[in-house]
Amino acid sequence: MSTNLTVSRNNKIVKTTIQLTGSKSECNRALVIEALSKGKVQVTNVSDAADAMLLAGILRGETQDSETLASYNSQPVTVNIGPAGTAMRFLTAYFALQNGEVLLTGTERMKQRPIGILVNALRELGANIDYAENEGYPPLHIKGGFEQKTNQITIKGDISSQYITALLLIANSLPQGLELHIDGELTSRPYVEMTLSMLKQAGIQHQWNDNVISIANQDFVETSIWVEPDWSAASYWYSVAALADEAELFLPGLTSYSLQGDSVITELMANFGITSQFKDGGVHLKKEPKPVQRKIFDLKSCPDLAQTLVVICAALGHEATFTGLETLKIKETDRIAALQNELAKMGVKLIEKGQVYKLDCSEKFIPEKITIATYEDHRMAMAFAPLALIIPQVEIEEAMVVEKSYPAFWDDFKKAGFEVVA
Ligand SMILES: O=C(O)C1=C[C@@H](OP(=O)(O)O)[C@@H](O)[C@H](O)C1
Ligand SMILES: C=C(OP(=O)(O)O)C(=O)O
Repeated sequence: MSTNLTVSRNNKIVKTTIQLTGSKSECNRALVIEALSKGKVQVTNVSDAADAMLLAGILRGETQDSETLASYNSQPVTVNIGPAGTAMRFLTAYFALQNGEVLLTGTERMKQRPIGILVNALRELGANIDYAENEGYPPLHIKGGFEQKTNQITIKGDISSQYITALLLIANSLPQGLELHIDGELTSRPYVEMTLSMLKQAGIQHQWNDNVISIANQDFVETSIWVEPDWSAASYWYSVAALADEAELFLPGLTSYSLQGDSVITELMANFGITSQFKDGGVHLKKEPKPVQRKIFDLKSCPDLAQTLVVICAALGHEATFTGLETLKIKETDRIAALQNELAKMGVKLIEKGQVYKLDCSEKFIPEKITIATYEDHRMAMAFAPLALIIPQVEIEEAMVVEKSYPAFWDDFKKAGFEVVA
């Protein structure tokens, strides 16, 4: 993981076709549904994202850990989920339901990403979960298999939607089902909608009235779930298009009726003159230069697009205001601090005023070379790499961090005509 890569490019005309890997989010859900369905549901087009591959290994019995898991009953087996936050949250609920004992752990950063809201909800249901180190954070000691005490749970909605998805994914397997009351505003709402849509594909019905989602105990049906290419990954190609002089890109497999909320990138980037045309079984991006008018972007429903969008605006000197960024501080890194540090290297400030963030480009400059730290965050690497269209040399530290969600990122960058050297 210690490779730095330097990205550069001579011309600013980008024309290529990029086949993106499967969505990390869709794949993570599909894998949990597959595991809970006991053979009824099968996942196709499994994502290459390292996080999804790791989860697949654990749930499908393809890793050593899982071989041990199959035979565990008396002593806890350690399951290390690395930096995969979504998988950490989903597995917490999953293992609470399975018989046997597990110590669920991850990277040092994972041990700083809060999970108490989910653990409390599972404990209320009857689950046996203890904190192995710090209260409220992984690693978790889970003694699986429990008698359900209640089917009514209230959970905070504004910290992470992943807690809610984790509970919804096991809801139909609970003997009494689940009635989930969401307290406060629901953040990252499209991810909860994605969960419910995918459960529906697998035969699981739900009701969602106001802030209450109910799922009765019911069986999965036989089906196959196809994972769509990753729209969050597509966002970096929208960024390339926005910073190029001319761009014509084709991303096969993406549809306008995606389950992924990040497909909103098509609307967001229309503001920057990037058109998205759905034909030939994918999306065609084209740049039609126009002045950017939109000044305010609310990203509460699509937090994973935040870095992409903030960096595009900084690169273009577009002094936009951003809201809905509250959850960024507990992701792979504190993404607000990471953005502030790295944008400062080109004189751009991201100023926090309560819940509103404003870009100040008044002292922006274009250096000959910029070196971007990535903070173990794949999205830092991928959001800053397109700067090579305006800065002669962009060095990305620890560049293989992209593997978390988009392992072919650098190969695709080369394919698109960027020079990428170690
Ligand atoms: O459920 C999911 O697949 C995800 C939900 C989002 O997290 P939050 O709900 O914590 O914002 C998102 O940032 C993450 O990358 C994937
Ligand atoms: C936040 C992310 O992932 P996770 O929470 O699954 O680590 C992400 O991919 O941007």
